Amino acid sequence: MSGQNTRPHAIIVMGVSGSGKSSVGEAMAEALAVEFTEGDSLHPASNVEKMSKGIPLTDDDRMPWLDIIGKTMKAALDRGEGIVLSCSALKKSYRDRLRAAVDGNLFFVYLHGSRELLTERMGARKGHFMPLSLLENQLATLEVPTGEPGVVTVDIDGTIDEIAKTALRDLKALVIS
Ligand SMILES: Nc1ncnc2c1ncn2[C@@H]1O[C@H](COP(=O)(O)OP(=O)(O)OP(=O)(O)O)[C@@H](O)[C@H]1O
Ligand SMILES: O=C(O)[C@H](O)[C@@H](O)[C@H](O)[C@H](O)CO
Repeated sequence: MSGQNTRPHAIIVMGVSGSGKSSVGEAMAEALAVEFTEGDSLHPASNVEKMSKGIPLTDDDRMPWLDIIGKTMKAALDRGEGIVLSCSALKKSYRDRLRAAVDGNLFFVYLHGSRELLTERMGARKGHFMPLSLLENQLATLEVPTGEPGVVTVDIDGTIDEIAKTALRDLKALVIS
């Protein structure tokens, strides 16, 4: 995954709100010395407004956002650069749309955690638009990606550095094997 002997890849750190996508994604990008893009920053303003009010997004709300994420990944790969992004990517149809945007050159790190730990982490977080009340909807919407090609699953019960290291180790094993 270093980009030295392999072609550059796009990596999406995915999971429900509060699972650590931004924290782990940043640590992974730093370790790989590639760009990190915060998927939340690519939402249309209307989506952020909805979530801030505690209204879950629909498929129609998410499609334009997924397409922006797809274009961002493709632009990096076209420049010959790897990229790490955070994106909830809750449904298989969303992941397939993202895969199609980069001709399949995409890996997912799925951050898995208990409802209790997610609640604790979201509850402790300050100054974020996403209310804790949307966690139940996020969990109900999630279609677990474990077993899909190019997916590694990492438990979030560890430090950010440990999770990032485990994710990178498991991704390397996928690329080599
Ligand atoms: N492994 C960890 N150990 C301790 N705290 C963590 C860990 N991972 C994330 N956190 C903290 O939990 C909160 C949620 O993490 P983060 O914002 O990275 O999640 P996220 O999945 O990007 O959330 P969202 O999708 O809602 O933006 C933050 O306050 C973060 O500092
Ligand atoms: O698909 C969704 O419902 C959204 O992407 C959310 O997951 C948020 O962007 C993110 O979790 C912010 O906290």
